[in-house]
Amino acid sequence: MGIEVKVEGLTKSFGRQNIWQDVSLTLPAGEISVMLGPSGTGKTVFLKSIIGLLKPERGRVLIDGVDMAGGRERDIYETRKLFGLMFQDGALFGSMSLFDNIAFPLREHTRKKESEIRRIVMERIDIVGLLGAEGKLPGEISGGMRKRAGLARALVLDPQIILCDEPDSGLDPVRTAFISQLLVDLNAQIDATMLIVTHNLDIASTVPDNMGMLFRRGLVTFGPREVLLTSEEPVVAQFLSGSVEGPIGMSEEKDAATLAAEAAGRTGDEERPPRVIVPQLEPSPGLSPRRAVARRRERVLGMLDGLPPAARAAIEATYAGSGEEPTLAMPSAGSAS
Ligand SMILES: Nc1ncnc2c1ncn2[C@@H]1O[C@H](COP(=O)(O)OP(=O)(O)OP(=O)(O)O)[C@@H](O)[C@H]1O
Repeated sequence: MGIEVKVEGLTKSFGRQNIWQDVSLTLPAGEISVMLGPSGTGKTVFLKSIIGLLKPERGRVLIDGVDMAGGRERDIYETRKLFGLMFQDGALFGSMSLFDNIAFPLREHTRKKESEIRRIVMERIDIVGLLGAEGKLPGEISGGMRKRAGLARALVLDPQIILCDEPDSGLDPVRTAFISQLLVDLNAQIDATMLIVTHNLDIASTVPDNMGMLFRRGLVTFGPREVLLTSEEPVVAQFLSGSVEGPIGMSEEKDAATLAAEAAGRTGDEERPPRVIVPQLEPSPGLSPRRAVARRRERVLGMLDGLPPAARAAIEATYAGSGEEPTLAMPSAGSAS
C-alpha cells in the first residue's frame, strides 16, 4: 500500500521571490490527489520539494518518519526510492528505445539480471498499453504514447508514491481521457499514493479522491474532492468555470481596482450554469476495485462534521449509492468571499 505524505508549514522562496508559504496538507496513503493552480503558482516547485530536490526554507515533508525538506541526505536518498516520477514531457532519452528508457532505472539502481529486467519492463509496458511499441524511439511515437512510456518508467521500481506533473500537457481531449483512466487503473493495480499536478478540469473532476489549489502564494484549500468542487472561493469558482471573471488574471492575480470594475459591470442577473459533480472514474472492467475507496469512505465520513454544508451534502450523495449527481448552484465567480 502507498505511504502517507505529511506536509507541514512548508515555505519556499527563490531569492526574494516567495513562491508559497505555510503549506500544510496530508496526502492520504494510497489515495489519488490533484493539485490545481494557475500557471506559475509553484505546483512543480511543490512536487520537487516533496521529493527533496528543492529545499524549502521552513516546514517539513514527512514520509515514513523522514523529513524530505530538512532530514539527513542519506535518509532522503533512500526515501526517494519509494517515488515514481512522471514529468511533463515524459523526460525520455531520445536515442534509446522505449524498452531501454523504461529499463533505465532498473539498470541504474538495481543489480537485477537482464531476464528479470525484461520481465518487469514488459509487464509495465503492458500496464500502460504500449505492448508492441517497445522497440521504437521516443521520436517515432505520439506525445500520448511518450507520456505513457514515462509513466511505465515511473513504475519499474514499484513506487509507493507517484508524482505526475501535468500528465495531460500537449494531449488532445481523447488522449487526456485515456490518461485519466490509466491513472485510475494504475491506482487500482498498485494502490500507490498519487499526486497529480494539472490545469486540466476533466482530469481534476474525474480522477482524484482529494483536491487542492495553490494561489497567491498559499494553499487555498486541500481536502476531499467534494470540498473543492463545491467551494465558493472566488478563485476556485473561476478556475473550475474557466471564466475570465475573477481574481485570476492573464499574467498574475488581478488588482483590487480591476476586480471592483468587474463587480460594477455585473447586474447580478447573469445566468450561471449549475455546477455538476461528475462521478469519479471507476477502474476498467476486469480490474479489481481500488483499495483506497473503502479507506477513503471511512476517513471522509469521519470528518463530515467539520466540512461546509455543500461539501457535506455532496459527500453524503457520493456515499448514498443513489446514483444521482448532486447539482449545485454556481457561485458568482467574482463575488467577495
Ligand atoms: N530553480 C528555480 N530557480 C528560480 N526560480 C524558480 C526555479 N524553479 C521555479 N522557479 C519559479 O517558481 C515559480 C513557480 O514555478 P512552477 O514551475 O512551480 O509553477 P507551476 O505552477 O508549475 O506553473 P505551470 O502550471 O505553468 O507549469 C515561477 O515563477 C518560476 O520561475
